[in-house]
Amino acid sequence: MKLFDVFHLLQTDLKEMDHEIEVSGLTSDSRKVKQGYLFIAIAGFENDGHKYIEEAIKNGAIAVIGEKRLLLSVPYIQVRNSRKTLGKLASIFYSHPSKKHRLIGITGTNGKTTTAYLIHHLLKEAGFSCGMIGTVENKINNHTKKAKNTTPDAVEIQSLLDESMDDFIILEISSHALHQHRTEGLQLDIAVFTNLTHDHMDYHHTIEEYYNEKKKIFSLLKEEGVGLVNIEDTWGEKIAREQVHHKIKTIGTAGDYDLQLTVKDARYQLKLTSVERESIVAESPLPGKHNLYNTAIAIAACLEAGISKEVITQGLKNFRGVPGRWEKFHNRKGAVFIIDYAHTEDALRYLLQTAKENSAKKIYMVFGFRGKRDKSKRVKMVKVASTYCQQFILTSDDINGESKSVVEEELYHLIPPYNNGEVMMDRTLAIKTMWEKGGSGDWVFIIGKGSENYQDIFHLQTKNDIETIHYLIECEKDEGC
Ligand SMILES: CC(=O)N[C@H]1[C@@H](OP(=O)(O)OP(=O)(O)OC[C@H]2O[C@@H](n3ccc(=O)[nH]c3=O)[C@H](O)[C@@H]2O)O[C@H](CO)[C@@H](O)[C@@H]1O[C@H](C)C(=O)N[C@@H](C)C(=O)N[C@H](CCC(=O)O)C(=O)O
Ligand SMILES: Nc1ncnc2c1ncn2[C@@H]1O[C@H](COP(=O)(O)OP(=O)(O)OP(=O)(O)O)[C@@H](O)[C@H]1O
Repeated sequence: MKLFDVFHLLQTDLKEMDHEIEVSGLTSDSRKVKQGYLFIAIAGFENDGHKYIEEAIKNGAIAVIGEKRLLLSVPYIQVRNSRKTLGKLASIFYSHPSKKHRLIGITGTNGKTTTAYLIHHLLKEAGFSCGMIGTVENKINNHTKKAKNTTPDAVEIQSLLDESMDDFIILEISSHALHQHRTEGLQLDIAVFTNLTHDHMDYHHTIEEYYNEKKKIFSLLKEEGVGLVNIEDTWGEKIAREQVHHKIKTIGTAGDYDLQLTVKDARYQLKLTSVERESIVAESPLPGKHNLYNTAIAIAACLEAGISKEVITQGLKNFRGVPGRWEKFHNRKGAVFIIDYAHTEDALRYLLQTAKENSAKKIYMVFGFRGKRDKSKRVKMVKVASTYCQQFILTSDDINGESKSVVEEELYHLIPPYNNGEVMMDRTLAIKTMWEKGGSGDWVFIIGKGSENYQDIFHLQTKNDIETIHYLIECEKDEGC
């Protein structure tokens, strides 16, 4: 990308500029700037990138873009929205790599990762190479890379798409990413909406604001692209109705569906029937009604991608699950332990109802809350836990820079209306307590972190919930620890 073209695109002409100067890279992080880079200053949530312009120049930036009126030693362009400009330029810099692939974008409060894994698996079963960008990991050309955000920043997305030789790429698209223009320049073949429930009110403030960001996913659709919407969700119904400029296919058990979802039996066999009366019968490989919806929409996406019904039904049978979602273990007494990433009231309810449907005797739960995130959902989550559980323990999650004592105090404040809850800050000891308590036929949920590593070192010195459970299983073999 030539620097002159950047200026031209942003309608700023520098008459004396050498037309041949190449931009060697672009970033909004001064610490990543190298010789020949373009630095885009972003006024962020924690920091102001404009403060780091001098550092960026020292590191080799040959030009800067920002939102303030500034006079610099290198060419500078003032724009109205740095994040949007970064997104646009990132796509241009990498020569619009989204055109090389078929892209499937997934948004929704819950179910993005699960649906992404299901689609990824089925596309691979059909013989396609398939990349994935999301919360747990980024998979490109069959290699796994660490993921920092659910949706990376615009430069990372475009660079991953550029690097990828995969036929398909599945992207989890968060509302934060849509709001912050991380998705600028993406051209989706399929856009999936799973659901919208209470979350992220620390960021979006109202559910309507949150909804308005989520629905932007459809503006990323190619002209011939298709939106798939779960209308079992009331916000899904609204979103589908509002998309007059795009081809939308709705999935639901009743109402204005294009694909009718029928639940065949309690073990979650499902049937999807199109208006043309074509149908597919398949088994959801993961338990719970929530996973039935995830499976249904994943099937719809795969049908849209041209995968045969036979490959889909067969492929679902070999699905190995999703890291940190509904991972099941047993203690010696026969209690079921589920490690899961649930962190909304809605997700908790689905989990607990699934335990009930499976005739759980007593239900127990261990969970906490991520620091500096939506606090308004906590009361609702604790209420659900108290309603369904014999006993629950509130414990540490990732405190995310908050003070430990403040977090602890907040947990204690949540307990008083209920007599079946307690606080135990050491997460591993909280899990151990429930491990020892769970008897035959009981179900114990350890939720909120899934496969994510702890930020703290706890008493058992394990790295994450899965390791803690393995530790406890080994202890049982050795007759106690
Ligand atoms: C609140 C929020 O969303 N922040 C995101 C945002 O950060 P920001 O741009 O505001 O960054 P900032 O720290 O204020 O810094 C401002 C600018 O100064 C620059 N800087 C800073 C320091 C320095 O020395 N030099 C420098 O140039 C920074 O690079 C940045 O460009 O843009 C960054 C790049 O895209 C994101 O990584 C970052 O996500 C943070 C880490 C985060 O935790 N975000 C969460 C809330 C989030 O995005 N979550 C969703 C998933 C939600 C879900 O569904 O569960 C996600 O997509 O991950
Ligand atoms: N369709 C669904 N509806 C409600 N809850 C769900 C659904 N699918 C999954 N869940 C619950 O939400 C948890 C997180 O699921 P998943 O990781 O698939 O969602 P996500 O949208 O990717 O979440 P995040 O954005 O936080 O990573 C699961 O562990 C499960 O408890």
